[in-house]
Amino acid sequence: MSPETNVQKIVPFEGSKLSKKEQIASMFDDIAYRYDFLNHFMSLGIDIIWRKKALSYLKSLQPKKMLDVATGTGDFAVMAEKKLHPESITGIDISEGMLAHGREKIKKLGLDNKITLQLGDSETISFPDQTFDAITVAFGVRNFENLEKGLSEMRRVLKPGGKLVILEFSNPTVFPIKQLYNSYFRLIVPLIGKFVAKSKAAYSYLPESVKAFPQGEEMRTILHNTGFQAVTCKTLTFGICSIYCATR
Ligand SMILES: C[S@@+](CC[C@H](N)C(=O)[O-])C[C@H]1O[C@@H](n2cnc3c(N)ncnc32)[C@H](O)[C@@H]1O
Repeated sequence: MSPETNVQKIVPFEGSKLSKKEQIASMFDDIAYRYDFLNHFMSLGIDIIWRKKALSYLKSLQPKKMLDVATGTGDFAVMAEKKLHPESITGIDISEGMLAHGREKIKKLGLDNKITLQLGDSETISFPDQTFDAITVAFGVRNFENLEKGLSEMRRVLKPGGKLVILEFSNPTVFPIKQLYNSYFRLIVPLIGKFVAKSKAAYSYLPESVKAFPQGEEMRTILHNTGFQAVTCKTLTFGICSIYCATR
């Protein structure tokens, strides 16, 4: 079984009759109210450093029109606005609950004239071909029902020469980080999820999906096969996270 097929089989609610996409949307609707807090708490704030590093890959491009796919509560879109100052950023996501929290946050920050969050699926993006200068996805691609469909849709709406930046968890391979990380991710994270977000399923799904998700060379090959060029992969913090950068 290929890694892509493998990760497609990992779902939050084993035995549910809902599709993976429906389960994912419902899971994120449920945890939306705690998502931002848990994100920074569980990563000890390191995700902010990872996000900054990922956006630095777009600095020289100076994108004017940006799309943030699987935007969730809009954290990456907000940081992109601050760091890159594009003319506009559109964030799309399949979870209305996550988007509602994001819209509130963006309004409070006075960024609602720059950032628009709307319901949208990465696998059927509702924008014409070659619309965006840059596309970002943070911790989103791992959740797609069909990874390759999502990637080719992103390529379709990118302008020629436009860049895609993906930030995603990966599995560290070095002793003792691998062992420490596995214990933390498999034992502690689901417990925190259970008590703080009242969802053990969401935070058990997290380590399982990370384990099954293609990474490094494998992910580079998938991006390449989807038609992207100049695909690079940079691992961060002992391989806990990876940044993939690709050009249309
Ligand atoms: C872990 S959250 C990441 C949110 C945000 N990007 C961040 O950095 O915090 C993953 C998000 O992916 C969204 N998602 C999953 N599959 C999607 C799809 N096919 N299209 C759009 N969004 C999707 C989920 O609804 C969820 O909000």
